[in-house]
Amino acid sequence: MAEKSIAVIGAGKWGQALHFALSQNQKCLITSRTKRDIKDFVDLQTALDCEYLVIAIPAQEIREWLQENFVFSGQKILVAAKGIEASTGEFLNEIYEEFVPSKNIGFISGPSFASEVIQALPAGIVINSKSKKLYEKFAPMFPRFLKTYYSDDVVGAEICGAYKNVIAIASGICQGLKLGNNARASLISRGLVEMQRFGKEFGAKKDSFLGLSGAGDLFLTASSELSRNFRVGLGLAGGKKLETILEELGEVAEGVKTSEAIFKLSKKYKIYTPIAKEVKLILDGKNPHDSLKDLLRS
Ligand SMILES: NC(=O)c1ccc[n+]([C@@H]2O[C@H](COP(=O)([O-])OP(=O)(O)OC[C@H]3O[C@@H](n4cnc5c(N)ncnc54)[C@H](O)[C@@H]3O)[C@@H](O)[C@H]2O)c1
Ligand SMILES: O=P(O)(O)OC[C@H](O)CO
Repeated sequence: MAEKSIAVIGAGKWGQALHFALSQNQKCLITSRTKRDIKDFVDLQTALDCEYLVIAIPAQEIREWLQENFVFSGQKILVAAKGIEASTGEFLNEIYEEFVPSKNIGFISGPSFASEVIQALPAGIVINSKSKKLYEKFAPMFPRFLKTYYSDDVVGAEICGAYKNVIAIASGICQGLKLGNNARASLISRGLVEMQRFGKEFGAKKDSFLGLSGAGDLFLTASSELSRNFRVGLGLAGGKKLETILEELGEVAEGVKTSEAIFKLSKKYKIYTPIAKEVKLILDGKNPHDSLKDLLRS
């Protein structure tokens, strides 16, 4: 293993932005399943041989990727994805724990549009890990324009990052239906309460929902057309088919599959999650106006 070397795995929007950020203080490699003509691009094995890895592969694809490509040999890893696996309802930390010991892994959360990070605009992010030592190793690798905070609330951060994508879809629908600013503020704040209620069931800490990982990322994503999830909502409100919306987007919108996972988990553990439920039903074809009536009634 090449000591102190770092690589980003996954060269989508977020992988490329993180590669840019991590290249400010040291050399950083990047790899992807298809060869890309970008600086520092290497083959997968060269990346896997690095001591530090940042994995930016979407939540629905990561289990298969790990099974096919990953052998743990002491690497220290940051997970950059935000989502819950729809087929199983498992959180990313549960998927990764089969492959990596918890002291070697952390999860990035907080408000961070790739398109702004890649312009070196300032933001605060959280590195969530059971190991503070891991945080201390990664933190100096980030550039000054990204202020890093530490939290040990891995499950809380994960739920914040995944759930806010679903509320962002709802908020995009709200905007697309022209329901007004009052409605959107009501939706986002009730969304935050709902996320926290859901998180409590899995041992998440309340503070995570009030900080960068929760409120910070939710307010960002649920109020900007820079968000892919928000744009999915706009498309749904405009009567477009989900297939068409995703095709036009051409990038991942994790909230789509995460809404299925939340729906399943809420049923299993009897958690009251009305907004996520309506998002799932709209994605399945329910008329958003009927969802609005049902939300106002429930
Ligand atoms: N874009 C952002 O602003 C942002 C910010 C924070 C977190 N995230 C999260 O980061 C993750 C990735 O988002 P993105 O913006 O890079 O999406 P993207 O659609 O731009 O890129 C996804 C990348 O994943 C790769 N990929 C997909 N399936 C794969 C597989 N089976 N094996 C290997 N690679 C595969 C694709 O080749 C692509 O490079 C998502 O979970 C997203 O929620 C994104
Ligand atoms: O574009 P979105 O909706 O995937 O959101 C990107 C990030 O998660 C914002 O922090």
